[in-house]
Amino acid sequence: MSNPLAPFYYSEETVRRFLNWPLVIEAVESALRAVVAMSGSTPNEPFVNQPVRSFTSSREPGQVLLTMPAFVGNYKLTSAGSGGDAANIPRSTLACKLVTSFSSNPQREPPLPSINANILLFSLETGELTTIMAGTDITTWRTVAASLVATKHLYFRRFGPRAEREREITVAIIGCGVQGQMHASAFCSQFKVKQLNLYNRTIAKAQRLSEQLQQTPGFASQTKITVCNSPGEAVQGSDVICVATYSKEPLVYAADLRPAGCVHINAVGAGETHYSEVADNVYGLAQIYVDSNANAQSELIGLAAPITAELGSVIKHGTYPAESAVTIFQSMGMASEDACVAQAVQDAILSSGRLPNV
Ligand SMILES: NC(=O)C1=CN([C@@H]2O[C@H](COP(=O)(O)OP(=O)(O)OC[C@H]3O[C@@H](n4cnc5c(N)ncnc54)[C@H](OP(=O)(O)O)[C@@H]3O)[C@@H](O)[C@H]2O)C=CC1
Ligand SMILES: O=C([O-])C1=[NH+]CCC1
Repeated sequence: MSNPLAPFYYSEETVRRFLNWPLVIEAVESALRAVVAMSGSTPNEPFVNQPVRSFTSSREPGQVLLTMPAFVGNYKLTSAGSGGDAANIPRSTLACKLVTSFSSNPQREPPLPSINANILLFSLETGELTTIMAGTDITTWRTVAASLVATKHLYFRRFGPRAEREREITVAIIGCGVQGQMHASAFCSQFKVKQLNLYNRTIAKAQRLSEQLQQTPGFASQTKITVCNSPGEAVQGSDVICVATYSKEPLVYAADLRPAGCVHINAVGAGETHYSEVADNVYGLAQIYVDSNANAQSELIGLAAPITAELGSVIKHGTYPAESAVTIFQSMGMASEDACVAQAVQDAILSSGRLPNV
């Protein structure tokens, strides 16, 4: 029978209380693995039906609405207590994220985030809309989680199974907006970052981030932070580079990368195209990994070099790059990531006994 109170609504404030790295990373890794198998490949294996998302332009350039539907079947969430089910029972989720990207929002008074999202969850029995979940923070967390997972499998695992816990790295953050800020704090909390290079077009924002990080309780005291005057300065000597801006011009050039290679780049931002932040000469020498081949076919038209593989296939098969490789994780963002994280958050909320609509 239909629930007369549906759809339930979970606000950004409620969602925020239940977001944590083990929950989000597990859900994102589930989505990345599941997307490798499309519908019907192997019975009982996780799989994803994820039609290409739509982009609807609004009045001005830089204003766009994306509709992102996904069905994720037979996947497991195991983080007992933090979301997911401890019994490890396969589950399925039908969801659609509606997200706007209005790049001039931070210049408004008062400033607003560029990205604003809501995630809709549907009943698998009746197709009814059961839940509307604020999805702005989920979008930030799941995108950062995808970069963390990519860095673990495409960079650290070149050096052995425990390298992500043992190896010290220098990280460059290019763009200190919402994405850049969370990339900076998450990389420092999840990996051993000895040097953090911050660059932002408006330098005051990079300086503010540096101060905030140093004042954060528990911030890794072994991390030295440098605010850089150019993207090239931030990139030089870095092992891992995260670039998340709206720039239509390249910010990361081959001449600035370490000559010996052994570099990993998380290319997160989306200006006019998803690959505008990294120069063609970097794509030309790199191995390029994507979250979804199907999305890449429609969104990475004109990319300067061929795609090596989906990240999920590297996770599944352990086909790690060579130590000296330059790798790029071209992160577009997937509806299936949003679906799995929203499901895990809803599970965590419900198992906490918290009532919806409050
Ligand atoms: N791959 C994915 O899954 C996702 C990707 N994104 C993308 O990530 C990017 C960042 O998003 P978010 O952090 O939320 O946005 P914010 O608006 O919070 O930050 C934007 C950043 O880009 C910088 N920037 C804008 N234009 C330029 C330019 N021409 N040259 C250099 N820097 C520039 C801004 O610098 P300044 O402070 O000087 O203005 C700011 O640091 C966007 O492209 C967004 O679409 C977002 C969500 C998911
Ligand atoms: O996946 C996503 O949510 C987005 N990718 C680019 C803008 C928003």
